[in-house]
Amino acid sequence: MNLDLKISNKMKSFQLANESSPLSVTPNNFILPESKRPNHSEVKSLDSIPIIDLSYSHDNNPPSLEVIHKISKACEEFGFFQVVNHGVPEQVCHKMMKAITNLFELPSEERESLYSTDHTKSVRFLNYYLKVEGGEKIKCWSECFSHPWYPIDDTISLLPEKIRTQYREAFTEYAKEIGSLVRRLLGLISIGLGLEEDCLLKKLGEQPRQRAQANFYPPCPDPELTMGLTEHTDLNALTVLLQSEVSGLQVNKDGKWISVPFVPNAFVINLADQIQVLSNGRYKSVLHRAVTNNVSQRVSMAMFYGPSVDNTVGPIQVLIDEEHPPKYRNYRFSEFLEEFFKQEGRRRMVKEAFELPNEN
Ligand SMILES: O=C(O)CCC(=O)C(=O)O
Ligand SMILES: [Fe+2]
Repeated sequence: MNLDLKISNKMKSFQLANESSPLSVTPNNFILPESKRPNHSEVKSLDSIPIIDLSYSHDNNPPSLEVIHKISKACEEFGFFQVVNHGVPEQVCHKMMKAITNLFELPSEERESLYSTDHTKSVRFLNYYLKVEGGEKIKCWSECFSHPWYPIDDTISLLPEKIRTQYREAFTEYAKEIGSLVRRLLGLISIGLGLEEDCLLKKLGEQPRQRAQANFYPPCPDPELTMGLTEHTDLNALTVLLQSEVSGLQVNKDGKWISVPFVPNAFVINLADQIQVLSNGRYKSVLHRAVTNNVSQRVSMAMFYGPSVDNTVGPIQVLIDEEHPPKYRNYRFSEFLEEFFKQEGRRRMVKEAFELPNEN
């Protein structure tokens, strides 16, 4: 194994907020055990997730049956799709990406005070890891900045002065736009499930858990040995992801990894665990991961929309019948979060803890 690969000229060294030296594959426990490595040669890049044009489903038009059908099919088959002509101005996305890039380009000392391994800290930089057999922690080749959508000033006041105005302006506009996109998508997904248009939105409640996660993936000298984010499903209900020009996201389809190409002015939408439960397993919250590359840094912004913490989540009544008995028990979303944070890097499927036994 050659760990001495030359780092390309474009690659600036990156230092994680919690470390004292720049990132390198060798000494810092980034090397994954063989079975967990990305295996790039086996990834399919020919077929990918559907791309859906939303231009006919804007607020003042009645929802198009064709769009609803495409979304429903994508939800059943992939749990993932991209949307174009979604109505979010390009400039708003561009400003968000710029602000994130500048945030991670701050010297590591300036991010360090906000770095934390404590998940109860609502605003923090973090470095995900995978806990492997024997308890060893293998770090992901990425750094993330996690914070709530609102109130944004509580997040901004913790950031270094020089980034505050840019991040506040970019995020305020971005969250407003993504909020309306999420509501629109939840409407289309509800209709696709045969429910009233406002059903999912109402189920998620009046104080939805809305969190943002900016992800930064520095170039990696040996992308075969590391992972930007190891495989996971998202714990919320719906995720809207904006990615920079460099691809890296991969989605699991029938046990194989497929890569999600960068599509200009598109968002990647994925169903998360709570929609899997609410839809009684009809729509899947699918495993995905982010791989690294040795040429360019990659940035993404994940906007998570989930239930109110106190809300009860369980299969929606009208989706349960004799043929489709409930697959999950009802639980409070706070209970699910508790289970999630107990897993501590082991990446087991939290929703399984709420599954009901199959009596057939
Ligand atoms: O960066 C990506 O493409 C994936 C990010 C992601 O899966 C997440 O933040 O949950
Ligand atoms: Fe994710």
